[in-house]
Amino acid sequence: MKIALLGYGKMGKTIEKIATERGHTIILKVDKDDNDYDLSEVDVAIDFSIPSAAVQNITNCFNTNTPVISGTTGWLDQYENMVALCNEKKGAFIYASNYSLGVNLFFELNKKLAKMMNPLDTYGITMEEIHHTQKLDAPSGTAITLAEGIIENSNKSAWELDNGNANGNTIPITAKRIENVPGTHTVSYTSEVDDIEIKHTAHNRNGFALGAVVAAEWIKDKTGVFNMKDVLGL
Ligand SMILES: NC(=O)C1=CN([C@@H]2O[C@H](COP(=O)(O)OP(=O)(O)OC[C@H]3O[C@@H](n4cnc5c(N)ncnc54)[C@H](OP(=O)(O)O)[C@@H]3O)[C@@H](O)[C@H]2O)C=CC1
Ligand SMILES: O=C(O)C1=N[C@H](C(=O)O)C[C@H](O)C1
Repeated sequence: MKIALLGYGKMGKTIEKIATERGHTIILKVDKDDNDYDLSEVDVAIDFSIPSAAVQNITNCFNTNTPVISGTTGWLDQYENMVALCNEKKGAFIYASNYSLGVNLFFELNKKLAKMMNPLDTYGITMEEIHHTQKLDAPSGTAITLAEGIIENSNKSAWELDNGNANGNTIPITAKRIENVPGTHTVSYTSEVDDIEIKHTAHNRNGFALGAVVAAEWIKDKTGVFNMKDVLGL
């Protein structure tokens, strides 16, 4: 498969290594604010860029009929517009806040636990995400997906970045930035008598990158808007 990497930072470089090991060829690398790139020979584009560039990169893919996988976080207020554009252009698109198999299993576990905990009003809920210090967005896209999974399955109405004033209806998310941490997410339920915690710790970026390449292989000849549950059959 001929792949374009839209974003060639930490993730772009890890994806290059894994895609090459799986027999694919990287024929285009874009790493700056330059829209004048040629996607005509590309089978699938993989966007891991920056929040302010993702929408333009994805739009360029739809306009050239190039299937696109996006892992960039921090632009999700535009997601529905991208879905509409993909459908209008009959494109192929996957966005996931986290492409690793482990986190996608964790998403499902989180939803099941939220459903079980919902009637138990003796427990309060908090979330924590920890990432490296170069991360541009907070909370992480993964933390937002986890919070949305809880909201769908409980009487919580929203999430908020923890400012110490959360009321009982919202999920407070603490975002910590520590040198070299690839991504750690914890969901905690706390009562007077005990705590229940579920936690995912990424040891490196290989799981994210492998998931993105598997998603690219999966979407190559498809049309439509999909997610990682479709790819993984969860
Ligand atoms: N969904 C998932 O599984 C995962 C998602 N992510 C997300 O992926 C994104 C990238 O992460 P990461 O690789 O660690 O970040 P990096 O900062 O290492 O890489 C981003 C790269 O994009 C470049 N860039 C800037 N403008 C553009 C543009 N217009 N088009 C293409 N590239 C551009 C940046 O260049 P410059 O530095 O010069 O600005 C930088 O090299 C983040 O949003 C992160 O949250 C990360 C890991 C997993
Ligand atoms: O910026 C990162 O590094 C990561 N970003 C994603 C997110 O915002 O959830 C996924 C992963 O946690 C690493």
